Amino acid sequence: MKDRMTIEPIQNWFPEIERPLIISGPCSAETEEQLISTCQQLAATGEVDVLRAGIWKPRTRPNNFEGVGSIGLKWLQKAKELTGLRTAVEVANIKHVYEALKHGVDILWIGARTTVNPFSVQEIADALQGVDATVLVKNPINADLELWIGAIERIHKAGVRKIGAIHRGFSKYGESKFRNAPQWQIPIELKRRLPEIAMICDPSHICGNREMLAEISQEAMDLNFDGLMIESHRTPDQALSDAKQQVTPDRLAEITKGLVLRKDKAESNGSPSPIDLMRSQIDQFDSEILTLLSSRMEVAKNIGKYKKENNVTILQPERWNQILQSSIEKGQNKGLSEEFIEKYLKAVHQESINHQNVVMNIE
Ligand SMILES: O=C(O)C(=O)C[C@]1(C(=O)O)C=C[C@@H](O)C=C1
Repeated sequence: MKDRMTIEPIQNWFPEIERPLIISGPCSAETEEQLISTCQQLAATGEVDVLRAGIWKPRTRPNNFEGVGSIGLKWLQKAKELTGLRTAVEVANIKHVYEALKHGVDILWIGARTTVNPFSVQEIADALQGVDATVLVKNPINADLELWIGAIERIHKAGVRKIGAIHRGFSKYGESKFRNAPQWQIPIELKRRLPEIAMICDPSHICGNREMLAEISQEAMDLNFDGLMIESHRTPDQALSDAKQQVTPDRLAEITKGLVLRKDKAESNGSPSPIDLMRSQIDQFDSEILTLLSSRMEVAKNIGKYKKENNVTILQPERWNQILQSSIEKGQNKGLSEEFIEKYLKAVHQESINHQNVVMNIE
């Protein structure tokens, strides 16, 4: 019940725009000339619905280019007049909100580093009280769905109804092919909890490079995202921020034109369609798996009783490791990924420990 919000579906925001909503523009506004020419090139492709530009840039470390500030809003406003396209900027505090609204910005977005901080989100929400704004909330940098939903709730409580979420991936430690790991299960769960919310994917920040943008954009479309935010620059290699992940307007258009858009539901002509039959097979398998899991837990409880009588610890690292290793091997031979088997077995093992804990210490 906590999650119930009245959110305006994206189709009503800008009725003339077809799915997917494409937001593009430079990571940062650098000069008037750079911003306007990039925006004009984007408009000329006919592929872009909304122009974006970073005005205030929160960087990981100081002494990097931190954005041109409010002057950039004037340039963006000019780009809007010249192209007839809508505009979007990131806001991180009350001043940003007022300045952006003053300059006719159509969409405000809250960045990942701001979403993590409820004080900052609340400040933005307070500034938006009573304003008919359109706000997109990026996921927090850490993989915390509740924090993401909390930020959306704060904006909603201020009366904003045109709210969307931007998935830009999650920080991770160590080597990975992504700049920010997509962890798709998190936006999928967000959509399950807030079915009306517009979902925009930001492949630029997920990939951190140009090469994977098309693949991640397609993946987002196949997961039924409503739009994409992709950074572009007239000369990406010379960009003052995030050069590696920006593409030229022409490349942006190639990516968007190459997207395969699919229907959100399989059509049914009344009688059970092939997909209905396959879904009942899935239901049957899921029910058998649950029955097997429940039988496995009964055995674990009996082991728990035995351990209690013989004063043996619940955790048996050697046995556990043996189960894990042999199941990974067996599972891989059956076409299941190591990542999945590990996650699945760890959950089963924990459930088994919980049952044994009840048998040994509570019952
Ligand atoms: O083999 C045991 O001792 C069990 O209790 C079973 C089980 C399991 O569920 O697989 C549970 C806990 C142990 O750490 C190892 C394995």
